[in-house]
Amino acid sequence: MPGKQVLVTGGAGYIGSHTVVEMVTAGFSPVVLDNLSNACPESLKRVEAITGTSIPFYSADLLDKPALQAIFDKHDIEAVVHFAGLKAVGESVAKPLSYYKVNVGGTTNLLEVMLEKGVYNFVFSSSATVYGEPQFLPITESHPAGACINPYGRTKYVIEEILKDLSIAEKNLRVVLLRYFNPIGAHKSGTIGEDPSGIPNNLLPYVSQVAVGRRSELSVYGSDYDTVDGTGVRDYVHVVDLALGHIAALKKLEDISGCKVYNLGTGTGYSVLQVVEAFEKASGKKVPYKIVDRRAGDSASVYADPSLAEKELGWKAERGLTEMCEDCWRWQSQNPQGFKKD
Ligand SMILES: NC(=O)c1ccc[n+]([C@@H]2O[C@H](COP(=O)([O-])OP(=O)(O)OC[C@H]3O[C@@H](n4cnc5c(N)ncnc54)[C@H](O)[C@@H]3O)[C@@H](O)[C@H]2O)c1
Ligand SMILES: CC(=O)N[C@H]1[C@@H](OP(=O)(O)OP(=O)(O)OC[C@H]2O[C@@H](n3ccc(=O)[nH]c3=O)[C@H](O)[C@@H]2O)O[C@H](CO)[C@H](O)[C@@H]1O
Repeated sequence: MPGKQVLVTGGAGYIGSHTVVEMVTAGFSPVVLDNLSNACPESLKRVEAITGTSIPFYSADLLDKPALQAIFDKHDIEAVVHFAGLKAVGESVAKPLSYYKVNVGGTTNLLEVMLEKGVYNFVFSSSATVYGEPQFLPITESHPAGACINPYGRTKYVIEEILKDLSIAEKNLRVVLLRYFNPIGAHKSGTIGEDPSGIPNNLLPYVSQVAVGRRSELSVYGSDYDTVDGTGVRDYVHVVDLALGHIAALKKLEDISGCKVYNLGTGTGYSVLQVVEAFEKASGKKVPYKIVDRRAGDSASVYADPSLAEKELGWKAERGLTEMCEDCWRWQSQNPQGFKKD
């Protein structure tokens, strides 16, 4: 579908902005919708600088149906890549209604408008969080899903189920659900990257903020897991590889029917201390840390079997942990305060 217009919801955010870059490179014409609740307009300016292309942007909310309808009326949208939503696990426990309203309600609004306007191609940002506590490793797409341990995870699972039901009811609808493992890293230019507001929840943003001097030390959540060194193991995947997974999914939409599910990960797990060591090497900075109690809800090890994506999408993560850390550091060191205050 190259050349065709693709609506990218949440396209100003971390994964969305990287995907917009790769979409332009692949010949698609992205149209971005984002309410900027967790992003800056600066990220899209930088995407425009990287790509040398002007990106149509709508500052609009998923819950604002007339605004969605106006975008579909203005553009000949062929497919939707749906990133927009709330993603902070702790906040989802404190404010579950906001999470159900924005993530689930926002998605049903978007789907209603798509169907009304005759748009039938959909790629959705799901998460390995839908698998809950792993029952076996590596995790394949047939691993049981739904035993989520927080409202954020449940919203992802509920949306997946809605999409499966809808793709049965609407024979024209084609859906690819992408279950991301742990996206990290940044674009090679160092001009776009992850810019969390407040104290980062996730490992890499925290590590890089320690390395750049914004925080004094990392808390390592537990060192008594049954892993290589006792710290938690995850499947970190470069955000540019992840972005390329969306290009593969968009192309796949042309020859599927119904709803397909793919893991996007590397298949390799690294421990917290292995990540810290790799980051220190990549940045040349020390990352002081202290071991603290386990974080509630964390699993010892989570990593993907990504072979289905390779077989059916022709997608495979190419970038290793060293490159992920180097790219993350380039972004963080060039933009110590993220997008806002340079
Ligand atoms: N980053 C991860 O570790 C990870 C892992 C698995 C899945 N995901 C999912 O991938 C998607 C993108 O994640 P990200 O890391 O880029 O997050 P992000 O917060 O950087 O991007 C989400 C974007 O959606 C926008 N948004 C939020 N609510 C909106 C609304 N009501 N209307 C319009 N725009 C809205 C935000 O402003 C933001 O730019 C999310 O759906 C997230 O749940 C992320
Ligand atoms: C509880 C939680 O937020 N879960 C989310 C988080 O899972 P994950 O726990 O997979 O990602 P993460 O980046 O929060 O943690 C990765 C690993 O680092 C450890 N760690 C993390 C931060 C820190 O300051 N110190 C530390 O030791 C953590 O215990 C784990 O072993 O991200 C995923 C996406 O990537 C999903 O969105 C999950 O829902």
